Amino acid sequence: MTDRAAPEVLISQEEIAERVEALAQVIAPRIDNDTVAVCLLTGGLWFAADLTRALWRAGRDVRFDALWLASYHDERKSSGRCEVRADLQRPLIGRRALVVDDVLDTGLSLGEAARLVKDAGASEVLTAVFARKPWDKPRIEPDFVAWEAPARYLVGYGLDDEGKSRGLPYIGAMD
Ligand SMILES: O=P(O)(O)OC[C@H]1O[C@H](OP(=O)(O)OP(=O)(O)O)[C@H](O)[C@@H]1O
Ligand code: HPA
Repeated sequence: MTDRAAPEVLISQEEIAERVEALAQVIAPRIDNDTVAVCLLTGGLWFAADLTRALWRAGRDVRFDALWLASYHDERKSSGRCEVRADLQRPLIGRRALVVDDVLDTGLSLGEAARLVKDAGASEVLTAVFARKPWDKPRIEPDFVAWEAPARYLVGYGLDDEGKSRGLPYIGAMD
């Protein structure tokens, strides 16, 4: 097994936990217990798991669903296309949805997810990402952002390098 160089730590696990807790306090008044948290698979799992538990501590027991989208396919640049690998499971008609993802980069994935969720009948679509990369003209402005990330290739806390490193408890840069 070849060990790769450790990524440069950009945000520690302690700071991630603090930011998730703080974000849940901001989101809680904007949602109710009928809100469906829609986790974007695969990378959004780690943030969605932490955020839904922080929302519970903030007094919100949300429903949970997932939407599996893929656009990077082991590359470090977006393919420019977003493939739907698995659709929503739960009825969204008339319910508020909170789409949850690890990172907003070009905004293609979050924009596509918001459109799919709206088309599924959600009464309101809110979006939350842990990290937002800087773009002059993002395709979508998320409603909630935990951390403003630099324009670097990120790994950890759901973010992967060819499937690896999603389980790092911190976020680091690989470039
Ligand atoms: O704003 P964008 O440019 O669309 O990039 C963000 C998306 O890219 C990653 O997904 P990816 O397609 O790599 O699939 P993954 O969730 O399995 O990592 C990440 O999880 C976001 O969903
Ligand atoms: O910086 C990133 N790292 C991992 N996956 C990603 N998907 C979009 N941007 C990134």
